[in-house]
Amino acid sequence: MTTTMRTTAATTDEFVAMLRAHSRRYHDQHPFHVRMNAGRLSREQVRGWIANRFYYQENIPRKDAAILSRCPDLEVRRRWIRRIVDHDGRHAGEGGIEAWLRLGEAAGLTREEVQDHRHLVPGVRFAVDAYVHFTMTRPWVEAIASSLTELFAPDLMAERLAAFERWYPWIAPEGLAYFRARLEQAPRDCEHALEVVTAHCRSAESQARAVEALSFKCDVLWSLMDAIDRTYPE
Ligand SMILES: O=C(O)c1cc(C(=O)O)c2c(n1)C(=O)C(=O)c1cc(C(=O)O)[nH]c1-2
Repeated sequence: MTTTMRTTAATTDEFVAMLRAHSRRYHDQHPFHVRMNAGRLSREQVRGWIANRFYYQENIPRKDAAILSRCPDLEVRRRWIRRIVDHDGRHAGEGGIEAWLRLGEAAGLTREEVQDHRHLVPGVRFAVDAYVHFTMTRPWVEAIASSLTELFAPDLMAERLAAFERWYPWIAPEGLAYFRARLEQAPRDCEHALEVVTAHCRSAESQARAVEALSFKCDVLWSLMDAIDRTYPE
C-alpha cells in the first residue's frame, strides 16, 4: 500500500485497510522491542525504557486535552474525555500515570527519579513533544487519526505481558497492572477513533491526510525507541 494521493475516495473498508497497513511500520518491530520481548534486555535497559517512556505517558492526557479543546463535536468530546481520566485518574493514587510509576517502582526505580526526568534523553523528549505539538496545530480529525497506532497496541501489550512474566521475573507482578488495563482500554479507544475518522474522512484528500497523520505517529514512536536504543545499547 502506498500513500500516493488517490483521486477518488476509497470505500470505508479500503480506507480502514490503508490505515491498518501501517502495522508494518509500528514500533513493535523496533529492534529494542524485539530484544525486550525475547528477554534479551538487561535490568538497566528495562529501567531506561520505563523511565523514558514515562514522558510519553505523562504527555498523553495533554495531547487528549488538546484534541478536546479543538473538537467542536459534543458527542466526540463526551467519549474522548474518558481517556484523560484513564491516565490522570480522578483522585491521587489512581490512573495510568500512577500505574506507570508503580511499574517503575516494581522494576527498582524510585518515583522521584522517574518524575524528575533525570533519565530522559533529548530524542525521546523531542519525539513526544512533536506528538503533542501535532495535536495542538493540526485539524482535530487528523489529531484523532494520529492516535490510531493503538489499533496495533493490544498485540504488543499481550506479548509484552507474557515476556515480562517470563523473562523479567525480578519485576514484581503488581507492576504489570498498567499493561493489563491497556489491553481493555486500547481496543475501546481505537474503535471510537476509527469511527470518528471514517465518518469524517470521505474524500480522497481527507483520507490521505489521515493516513499521513498515522504515518507521522509511527515515526514518533519509532524515533522514541531509536533514542532509547542508542542510550542503552546492546
Ligand atoms: O506501549 C506501547 O507500545 C504503547 C503504544 C501506544 C501507541 O501505539 O501509541 C500507546 C500506549 N502504549 C499507551 O500506553 C497509551 O496509553 C497510548 C495512548 C495513545 C494515543 O496515541 O492516544 N497511544 C498509546
